[in-house]
Amino acid sequence: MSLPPQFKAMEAVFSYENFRLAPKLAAQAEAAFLRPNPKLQHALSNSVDKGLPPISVLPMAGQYLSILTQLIGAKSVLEIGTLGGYSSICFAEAGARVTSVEINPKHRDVAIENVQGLDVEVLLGAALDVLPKLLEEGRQFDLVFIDADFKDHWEQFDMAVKLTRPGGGIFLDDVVASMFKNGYPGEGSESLLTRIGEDERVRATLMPTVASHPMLTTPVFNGFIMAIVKSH
Ligand SMILES: C[S@@+](CC[C@H](N)C(=O)[O-])C[C@H]1O[C@@H](n2cnc3c(N)ncnc32)[C@H](O)[C@@H]1O
Repeated sequence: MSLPPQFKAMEAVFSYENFRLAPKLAAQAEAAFLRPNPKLQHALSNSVDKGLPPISVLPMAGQYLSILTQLIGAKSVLEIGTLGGYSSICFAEAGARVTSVEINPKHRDVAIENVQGLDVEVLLGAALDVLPKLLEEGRQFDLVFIDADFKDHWEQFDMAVKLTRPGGGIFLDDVVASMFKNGYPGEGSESLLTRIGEDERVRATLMPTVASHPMLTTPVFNGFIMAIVKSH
């Protein structure tokens, strides 16, 4: 199909080839936007030293979470998936009290070392065991960040809705990656997108991302869902 002249000029702008440049662009943005942060740098190096996998949010994503926390004035954040506490630090340094849930005792221990001095509590256990207890206690959060295993995404999202105050937000990470885990789900089939789309308790959007991960040779097509809770 030939493009009209005004789109022709944009071909270079939207070329697929540009995706290959995502790692370079990400490096440029990191150099431009990020300031030295001793707490985050220590969390990363201590996590490597203690043998944790390098799967914390990327620095630019951490900065995004920090900005989001400040934008919505979140004073309480529930995080599912602590690892070494990198994203917990991003939320806490942005002014929120963080409750983070982690299934792996070793990760929990390293996280506790890394978040020292910040308002972060790390609860040990599987999310679907711990979250009902928080609900029983009547806990409510301004923001919930889901960043654990893919397989329970829907169940974790459902619990997150109940634990978020009306008007608060839910950030569900790695949605695109999880959808492609077993191949393209295909149009018309039930998926996390259709389930959340039919959920009258929330209004949601999918934000696709192209990022580069230092451990992977190709740019990563991923994306997150951001939802606002209307009611429970
Ligand atoms: C991607 S990492 C989290 C990264 C962290 N949010 C950060 O950016 O620094 C996922 C973590 O979730 C934990 N996890 C996996 N399944 C879980 C579950 N069902 N409940 C709680 N934590 C879980 C893993 O042990 C791992 O530490």
